[in-house]
Amino acid sequence: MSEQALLRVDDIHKRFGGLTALDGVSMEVHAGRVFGLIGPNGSGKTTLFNVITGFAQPDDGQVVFDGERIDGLSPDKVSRKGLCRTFQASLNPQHMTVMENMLLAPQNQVGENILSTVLRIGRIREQEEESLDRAWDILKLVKLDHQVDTPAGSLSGGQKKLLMLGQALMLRPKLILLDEPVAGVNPRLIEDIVEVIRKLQRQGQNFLIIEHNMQVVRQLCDTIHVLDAGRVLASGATRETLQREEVLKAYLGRRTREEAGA
Ligand SMILES: Nc1ncnc2c1ncn2[C@@H]1O[C@H](COP(=O)(O)OP(=O)(O)OP(=O)(O)O)[C@@H](O)[C@H]1O
Repeated sequence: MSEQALLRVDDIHKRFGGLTALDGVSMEVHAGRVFGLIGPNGSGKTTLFNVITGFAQPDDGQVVFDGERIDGLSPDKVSRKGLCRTFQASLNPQHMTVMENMLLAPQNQVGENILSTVLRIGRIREQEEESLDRAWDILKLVKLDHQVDTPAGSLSGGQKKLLMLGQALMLRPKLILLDEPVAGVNPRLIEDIVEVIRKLQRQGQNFLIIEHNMQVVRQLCDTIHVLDAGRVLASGATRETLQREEVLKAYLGRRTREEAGA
C-alpha cells in the first residue's frame, strides 16, 4: 500500500502471562476506505483495538496514527488525537438519558480548569449550546432523536450500539474503531446500522470494523485484515480475501467456499 496510512500498527506483541494474544501484528488503515478486522474467536481482535486505543499497552511494537506515535498514551489522549472507538457491550451509564450520555462525550472544553472556568463563562455556555446542537444533529443521523429522554438502559441492543457510535461522533474523530457493531442486534436494526455507517462513510468518515457477520463485512468493508492466533493471516480486498483457502480454513472453519457463503 503506497499512500500514507492513517493508522499503522507495527510488529505489535501483547502477552497475558503465558498467553500470547498478539504475536507481531503489523497492518495499515487508510483514509477513504472502510477497513474490516476479522478472525475467529480469541484471535486477538479486541486486544488489538485495546492496544490501538490505549486501553492496553503493547509489550512491543508501535502504533502510529496520523503520522504520530500514540502507543503509551491514555485512552483519553488517544481520543483527543481523533481516534475513537465503540465497545462490544455498552459502557454507558444506564440510568442517564440518551441526550445526557451524548453530552458526556464532548472534550477540549474551555472549562476544564478552574481558572478558565471563572474567566470564560460566556465561552463555556457557547460551547454547551454547540454541543447540544451537534448532539441533536448526530442523534437524527443515528436515528435516536425520538429517544433523547430515554434512559440508556431501556434502549435495545442495537440502539445502544448506535448511541456509542453517536458519542464517538461527538468527538469529530478522523477514525472510528467499531467493535462488533451488529452483534446481537435484530435484523431490521442491522439494516439501519449498516445504512448509518454507509452514510457516514460517504460523508468522509473513516472506519475500522471488527465484525463476525460476514454479510455485513461484505456490505461495508472495502478491505479486510484477517487475524488468526494473534497474527495477520491475510490482508486485501474483502471479496477476494474472504475466498482465500487459508482464510476459509482458519476463520470460517468450513471446508468449502459454498458452505462458507464466500
Ligand atoms: N485481560 C486479559 N487477560 C488474559 N487473557 C486475555 C485478556 N484479554 C484477552 N485475553 C486472551 O487473549 C486472546 C485474544 O482475545 P481477544 O478478546 O482479543 O480475541 P477476539 O479476536 O477479540 O475474540 P472475540 O471474537 O471472541 O471477541 C484470547 O485467548 C483471550 O482469552
